[in-house]
Amino acid sequence: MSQLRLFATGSEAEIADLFDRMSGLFEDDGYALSTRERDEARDIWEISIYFAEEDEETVRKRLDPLGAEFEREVLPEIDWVAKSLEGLSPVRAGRFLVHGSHDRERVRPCDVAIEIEAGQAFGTGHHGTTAGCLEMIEAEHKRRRFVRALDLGTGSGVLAIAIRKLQPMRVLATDIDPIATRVAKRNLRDNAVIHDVRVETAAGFHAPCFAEEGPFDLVVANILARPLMRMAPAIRNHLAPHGSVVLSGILASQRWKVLAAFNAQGFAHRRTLWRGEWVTLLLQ
Ligand SMILES: C[S@@+](CC[C@H](N)C(=O)[O-])C[C@H]1O[C@@H](n2cnc3c(N)ncnc32)[C@H](O)[C@@H]1O
Repeated sequence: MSQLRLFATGSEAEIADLFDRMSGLFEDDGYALSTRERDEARDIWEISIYFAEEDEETVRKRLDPLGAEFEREVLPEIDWVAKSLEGLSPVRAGRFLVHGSHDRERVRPCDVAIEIEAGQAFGTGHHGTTAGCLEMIEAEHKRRRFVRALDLGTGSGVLAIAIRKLQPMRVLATDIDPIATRVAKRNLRDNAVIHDVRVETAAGFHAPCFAEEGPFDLVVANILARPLMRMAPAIRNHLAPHGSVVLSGILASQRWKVLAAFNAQGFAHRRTLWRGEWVTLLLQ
């Protein structure tokens, strides 16, 4: 059975609006949505929804009332075996080595090893945003000690595991996606840090766990530029005085917008790490 993509283009504001409305319509059913900037100079953005061919009628019925024009693409067949093997090679970021169970023997005595099986949640260390966060976390840990950390958008739990492995401390790890929180719990257990890490399914900051576990002196959030900008006031409200914030999921071209949103909340920029087209920011 083929996989399909329906996609629409428009200005950043139009696509942001479409994304909000499509998230409401599709997120609970597990359809994947993505947005990307196609042409910065001409303000052309694109939103896509991915699904199996047999769901096309259902998806189109839900999209019709939105009044947007969608183009159709049949996605190429992917060799999933080769693809999944690609995702299994160990990744080094600073002192961290993120690896699967089959690569345990490659861990060196000085490594901080994080064992993650490539699976249904984002965060095997291969993406520039995860690697950037790992590097930034290690650099911050060299500079100061933390007491309570928040990993917002934990995915596989990789960053929560990294933080907890650097020093004993409480960590709250949340994700909007219940599959991610299930995977994160399994990875935290496999890495023997589950007892110090509370995992919750929560969209943004709408759950009591944030007040119960916070304020945090370290917040890491590898999400996307737009939701991060929206959450800037909430991040500030849950941050302890002099706390550090590590942000990623931000394209280099979006860096200044994210900085502006956080500057407006009283944050100062401390450092940027560049990895390919992605940046990781440290704010205080
Ligand atoms: C790019 S992945 C990052 C995973 C992992 N932290 C890493 O660095 O590899 C982003 C994660 O954020 C979650 N997410 C997206 N929007 C969110 C929100 N508003 N609140 C909490 N989690 C969110 C997604 O479900 C996804 O698991």
